[in-house]
Amino acid sequence: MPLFINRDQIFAHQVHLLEHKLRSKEERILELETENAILHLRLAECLGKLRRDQEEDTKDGTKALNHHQHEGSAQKITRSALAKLLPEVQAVKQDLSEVFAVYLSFATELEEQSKQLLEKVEQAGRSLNGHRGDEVENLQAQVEALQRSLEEEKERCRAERQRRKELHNTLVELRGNIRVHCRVRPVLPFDHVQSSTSGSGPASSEEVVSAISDDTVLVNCMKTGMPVQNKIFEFERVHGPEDSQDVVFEEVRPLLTSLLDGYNVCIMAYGQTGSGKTHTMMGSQLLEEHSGTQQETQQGIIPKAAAELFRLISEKPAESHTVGVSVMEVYNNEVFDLLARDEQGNAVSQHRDVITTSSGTSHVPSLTYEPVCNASEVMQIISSVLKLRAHCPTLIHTDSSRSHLVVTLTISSKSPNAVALARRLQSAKKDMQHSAQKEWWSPRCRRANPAARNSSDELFGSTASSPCLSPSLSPCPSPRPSISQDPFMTKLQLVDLAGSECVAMQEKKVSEPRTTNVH
Ligand SMILES: Nc1ncnc2c1ncn2[C@@H]1O[C@H](COP(=O)(O)OP(=O)(O)OP(=O)(O)O)[C@@H](O)[C@H]1O
Repeated sequence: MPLFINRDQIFAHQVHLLEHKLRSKEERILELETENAILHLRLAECLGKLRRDQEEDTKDGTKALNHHQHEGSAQKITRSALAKLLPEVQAVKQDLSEVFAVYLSFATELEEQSKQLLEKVEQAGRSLNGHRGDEVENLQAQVEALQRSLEEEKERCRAERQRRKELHNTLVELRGNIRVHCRVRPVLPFDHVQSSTSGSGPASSEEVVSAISDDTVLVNCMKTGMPVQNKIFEFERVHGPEDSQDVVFEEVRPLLTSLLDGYNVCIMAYGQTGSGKTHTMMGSQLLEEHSGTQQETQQGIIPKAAAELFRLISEKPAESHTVGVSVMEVYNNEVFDLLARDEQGNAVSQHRDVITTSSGTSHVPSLTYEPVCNASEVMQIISSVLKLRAHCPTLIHTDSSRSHLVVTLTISSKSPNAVALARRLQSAKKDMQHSAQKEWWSPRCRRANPAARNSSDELFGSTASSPCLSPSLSPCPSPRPSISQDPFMTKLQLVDLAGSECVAMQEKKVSEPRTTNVH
């Protein structure tokens, strides 16, 4: 580009010089032509005078001769002047034609060069456009290839996600729709007190239950006058005293994914009074030994599950899921709605009827459901009604819960996916087959189960009471499908059962009224 500018400048300068030269020559030609015209005028004047003189000379012979002579001399002068001017005019004309020739050749050359330059510019432009075009085409091709691979990756990701879901749910099914875990809590100060007051059983410092592996517990059965007998029980998972609330929750967490895939889930804690059911389900506020007043909340499965549920929902499209919470209590085979309110709007525990359908499922139709948007709302609601729950001190545990607490989170989804529905149908089919065989428990569960069915069985489906010594976790059987239901609902039931021990044997005062329940 700078090369073109220099050449242009040179050409422009030369043209300017030639134009200047041309103009001065033209001016000179004009001068000479004016001079020539004046001379022609003079000549005409002289010739006129001569004519007049000749006429007079005819009248006067002498005069005519003189005049002729005079005329002759004037003509001579004019001719000689003209003869002088002629070469000059010719020279100027010659110069002018030369200048024109130069100008013409230069103009031709300039035109030629301009043409060439223009061609070059056009060529450069064309090649530049062609280059750009190639580049753009290449880029477009690359973008298209990237878009294609992105689509492929998305598709693969979708397929993988689907596969992961299916595998996850298959895994959950393979592990058993009913699973029993056992948690052995550490020995606590009140165990020593209880042991010394009862006077029977092992020494206070002795552990009677120990987790010998992650699926086996050993129970040291000692009775006065009887030989020591060790019994071994197997579970899907055994948590030792050192296992934290987080470790216990990690075993439960995958069930929440299944919940959003269309499965109903029920987690219940079963065990004797003081074994740690409420601690496992709700959590405890432990007073830290070294920090004086500072309290540390050890969240149990219910708050952690609520948080995980809302975390999973947050990954779904906005407003695709809504959650409602209900809290009910089962006490002496009666169902009470802990979220019910009296006319003044005060929380009261209200008796509710249980309806059992012809298909054998039971539900509580007029149970109060509160819509919730996050885990803290769930926990606020639960904590606000816990005081209504029946409590009564036992020999083992001063704050013993004497009723079953059932917290239900009902998830309503507006975007059921076909796979979830298919799985629900598949599971329902399995359920029907299972119920036809009247075989609800795996042999493993049955082997470990020493107890009779709990009165709450019908409310939670056929999960029955867990056989664990400590809280157990078991998802309820898969739901009965309802294809026409839109939006579809799944339920997470979190149950803290009352102590499984013989009440008459364990309660301080069997006839003592419930301490906090108002009904
Ligand atoms: N794993 C544990 N680690 C530490 N403390 C525990 C653990 N499990 C239970 N506890 C403590 O033991 C006490 C009794 O536990 P919890 O109230 O959970 O028993 P429970 O089985 O619900 O009894 P009940 O059936 O009588 O209501 C509580 O003070 C609780 O903090």
